[in-house]
Amino acid sequence: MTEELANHYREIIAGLGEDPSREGLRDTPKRAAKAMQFLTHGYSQTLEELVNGAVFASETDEMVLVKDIELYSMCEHHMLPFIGKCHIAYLPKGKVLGLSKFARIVDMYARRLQIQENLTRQIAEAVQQVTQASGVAVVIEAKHMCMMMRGVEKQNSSMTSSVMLGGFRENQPTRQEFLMLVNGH
Ligand SMILES: Nc1nc2c(ncn2[C@@H]2O[C@H](COP(=O)(O)OP(=O)(O)OP(=O)(O)O)[C@@H](O)[C@H]2O)c(=O)[nH]1
Ligand SMILES: [Zn+2]
Repeated sequence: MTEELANHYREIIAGLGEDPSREGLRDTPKRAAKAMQFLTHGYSQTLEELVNGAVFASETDEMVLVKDIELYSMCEHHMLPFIGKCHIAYLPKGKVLGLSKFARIVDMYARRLQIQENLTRQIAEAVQQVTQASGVAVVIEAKHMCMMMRGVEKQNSSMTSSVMLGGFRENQPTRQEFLMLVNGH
């Protein structure tokens, strides 16, 4: 598979008018293939193996917030990176999820070809599925290279997307508390 991808990269390099056999580019098709496979490795993961049973019984029903999870993804329109932060909150109902698993869930969906809105929803639904929480909220703030390096070339704009499920959707004070904690004031 890597070899096949590398052959395509060799053609892309030639298509760009470069010489794929020059010294500096000789190993580039293979490197690029491996890099792209890494950047999309979320396709080969499943929620179940990633969570690995790390769901623990707990009496708490207070909001839990995991903030500022780094996010690296690739936009499905241009295959260019979008980079930002993800915040996840949930209202536990009898069980809590291992802390690292939030970041692993983010990565599993981010390491695919994505648009930000779908990524946000997929993370929220995965947390809901795994925790059976009474509410889940996800906010992603990201900058898109396809808007910065090309296209409209806007360097300072960022996009914020959110998905609120259950208690965060139905209960305004809960939603407000979440947004206040995320915004830090
Ligand atoms: N909603 C949304 N749009 C995105 C995301 N990533 C990239 N896009 C947009 O997808 C759109 C694709 O538009 P097209 O007109 O088909 O492509 P294009 O000619 O390359 O567009 P420009 O970027 O405006 O030059 C652009 O407006 C991108 O900014 C994302 O995560 N969410
Ligand atoms: Zn794009």
